[in-house]
Amino acid sequence: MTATIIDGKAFAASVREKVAEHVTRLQEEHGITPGLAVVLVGEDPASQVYVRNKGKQTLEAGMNSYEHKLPVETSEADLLALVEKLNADPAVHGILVQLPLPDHIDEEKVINSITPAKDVDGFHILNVGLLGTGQKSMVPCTPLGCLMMLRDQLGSLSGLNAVVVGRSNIVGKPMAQLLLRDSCTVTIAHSRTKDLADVCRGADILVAAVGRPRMIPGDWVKPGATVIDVGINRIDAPEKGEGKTRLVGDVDFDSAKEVAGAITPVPGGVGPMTIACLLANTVTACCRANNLPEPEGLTA
Ligand SMILES: NC(=O)C1=CN([C@@H]2O[C@H](COP(=O)(O)OP(=O)(O)OC[C@H]3O[C@@H](n4cnc5c(N)ncnc54)[C@H](OP(=O)(O)O)[C@@H]3O)[C@@H](O)[C@H]2O)C=CC1
Ligand SMILES: Nc1nc(=O)c2c([nH]1)NC[C@@H]1CN(c3ccc(C(=O)N[C@@H](CCC(=O)O)C(=O)O)cc3)C=[N+]21
Repeated sequence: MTATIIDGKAFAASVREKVAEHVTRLQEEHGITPGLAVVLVGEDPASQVYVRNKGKQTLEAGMNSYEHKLPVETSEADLLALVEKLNADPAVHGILVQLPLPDHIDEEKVINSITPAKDVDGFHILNVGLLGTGQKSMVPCTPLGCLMMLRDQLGSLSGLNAVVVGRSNIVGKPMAQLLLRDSCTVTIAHSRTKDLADVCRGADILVAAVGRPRMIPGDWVKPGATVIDVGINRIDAPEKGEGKTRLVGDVDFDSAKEVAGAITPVPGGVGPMTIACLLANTVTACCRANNLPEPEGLTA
């Protein structure tokens, strides 16, 4: 059997279309334009690409985009001052500080200085706690995008065995919370997990968020399982020419697609959904800030 390839790129385009419709309605009926501020400290080339894509897609959806590119030597105090300014700016409904930050800056301190209602990444401790207790919160974009694809693929997730490989605060843990909320039986695996292959083989839903190129082979995948590959790993691609690189996931796509029921590719899977969900969260934050009904189909 060959798996259904989940087209994250097309799904993301449909989410962005819904976002754009809501934006038009907010403008026409209420004269409000949602605004997203993205802060990038330093010049990591991969981060610059994401920031550029986010800015472009924000504008395409009819929203305002405010980009703040700060030099790598920016002090923590200056970054905190910028966040305070954005917190107070009524034109800014969402704030994203691109991670990782340079070593001399305390990431937790910066994230927790963002007004929770504008924390479109959902990384603030208040949003983490709200999600963990099943209350309304901002939901992290990558897990939200994964959940949307899983629900679209499977309908109800209730009772399914879900294995999340990776326990980071930005992907693994919030992904597990969302799956638990949808009544999956959730296992969180990590670098100390014993018999990872066997753990993965029990998964009806397998989410890989590790950051190791193609570490999960097809024979770790339960036949018919739905596989969500969050990993974005750049590897050498001499076949494309000298010095060329390409992106691969944490799952060995070629072998896994022969076993899985459905699988996301890299690129073109989770990545585009992450950006689409960032735009969706910005619209949600804007509606909440203005006491307007939340957009349907764009929240978890
Ligand atoms: N598509 C998208 O939109 C996004 C993609 N990503 C990508 O997802 C991947 C994960 O990102 P992130 O969560 O930030 O990564 P982190 O490095 O923060 O976390 C990686 C996790 O993988 C676990 N791990 C490492 N090695 C192994 C192993 N051999 N076996 C089992 N588990 C292991 C670690 O375990 P331990 O805790 O024990 O160390 C850790 O929990 C990266 O490739 C990243 O680029 C990230 C964000 C968004
Ligand atoms: N505060 C914060 N929030 C984040 O959400 C965040 C972050 N920091 N730091 C970095 C990671 C990574 N991330 C990605 C988003 C989109 C793609 C994406 O669109 N990928 C394309 C490919 C892009 C390419 O070709 O380079 C794809 O998979 O098809 C990838 C990775 C968000 N992150």
